[in-house]
Amino acid sequence: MDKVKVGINGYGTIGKRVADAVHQQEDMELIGISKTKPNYEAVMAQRMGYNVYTPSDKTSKMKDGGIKVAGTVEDMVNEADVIVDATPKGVGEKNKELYEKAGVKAIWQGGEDHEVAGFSFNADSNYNEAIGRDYTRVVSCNTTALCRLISNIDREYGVKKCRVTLIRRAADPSDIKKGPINSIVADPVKLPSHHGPDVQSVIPSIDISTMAVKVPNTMMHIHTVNMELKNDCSADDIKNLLAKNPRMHYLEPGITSTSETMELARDLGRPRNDMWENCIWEDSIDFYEGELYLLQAVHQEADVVPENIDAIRAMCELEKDADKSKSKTNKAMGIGTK
Ligand SMILES: NC(=O)C1=CN([C@@H]2O[C@H](COP(=O)(O)OP(=O)(O)OC[C@H]3O[C@@H](n4cnc5c(N)ncnc54)[C@H](O)[C@@H]3O)[C@@H](O)[C@H]2O)C=CC1
Ligand SMILES: O=C(OP(=O)(O)O)[C@H](O)COP(=O)(O)O
Repeated sequence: MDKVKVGINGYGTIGKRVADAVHQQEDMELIGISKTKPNYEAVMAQRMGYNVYTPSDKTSKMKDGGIKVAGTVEDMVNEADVIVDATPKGVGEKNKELYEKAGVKAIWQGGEDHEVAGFSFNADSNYNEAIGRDYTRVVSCNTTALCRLISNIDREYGVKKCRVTLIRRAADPSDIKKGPINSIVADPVKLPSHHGPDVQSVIPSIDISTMAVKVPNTMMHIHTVNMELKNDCSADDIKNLLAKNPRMHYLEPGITSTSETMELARDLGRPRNDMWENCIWEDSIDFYEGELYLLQAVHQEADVVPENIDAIRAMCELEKDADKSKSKTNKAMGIGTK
């Protein structure tokens, strides 16, 4: 079978990671990435050997900045079978017309509304529903981690109700524009945060409420999760269940923080210190008055990356079996190898 041609529109935090992951897959060909500025990321893409495309009005600026331009974003879109749009929140929506005109499949990220694609995706939750689709949205990093966790537990024991509090990192490590720098911000103030409805956009049957605050930190989000289950089980049953999924990682002994988790990623020699898995404190898994409790950390820059790869495989009908797609993605990226 011919490799599926993938273009990445928007080469920032998410785009550069998805580009590398696509490049690692045997059944996909990275035809190029788009950059709007001739900055260090454009230089690095070029050094990686990736074709660099740019919006037509930026061509001279890119060339003046020493970047060899492969063509315009329109050229990339016309050449691709599927575009992964990883432009900033709100920009992706504006690109839809371009993709429609070119008749190319497209994947948006969690910053866009569900309606942009009309279908929201998580590989553990609804892979089969993505098969053959033209448009898909990979839900946000927090929602991805919640969908993984909830789907796995729901399939085995039935989830009656979830209550989740999210402590959200305010900005990414490379982000010099966002705050807060000396505050904890209720974001949003009102119930629910977007994460609960976003989980329901992937798993409509789940009863879930979420509240979230942003903290002055760039290293990972933390979720305090509380669930009522339909069927009886023990903390050990949940521990054994989650241990079977390579996209769940029990944190090593002595780790009590996100900073130590990022240090672990460095010790593991992960590319860009990426932790693609839900990072769960095994000892936090417990029952109180019949309800399940646990704590997990989410590496915001990383966990959606394998989901984008599985979404490509489903949409392009490269693999009809969800487990086989996830295994291929995990193996190529080194997920679950510790
Ligand atoms: N950073 C994170 O923690 C996560 C982000 N997301 C979502 O992923 C999407 C992308 O976010 P990030 O990667 O963080 O953004 P980013 O700001 O790091 O990267 C976006 C890139 O797109 C470029 N760009 C801007 N306008 C463009 C245009 N018209 N055409 C082509 N490229 C353009 C920017 O120059 C930048 O390189 C958003 O929807 C966000 O909500 C999802 C999960 C986690
Ligand atoms: O998708 C994310 O978080 P979210 O699930 O809280 O929306 C990413 O961390 C990006 O969030 P940002 O829009 O605060 O940079």
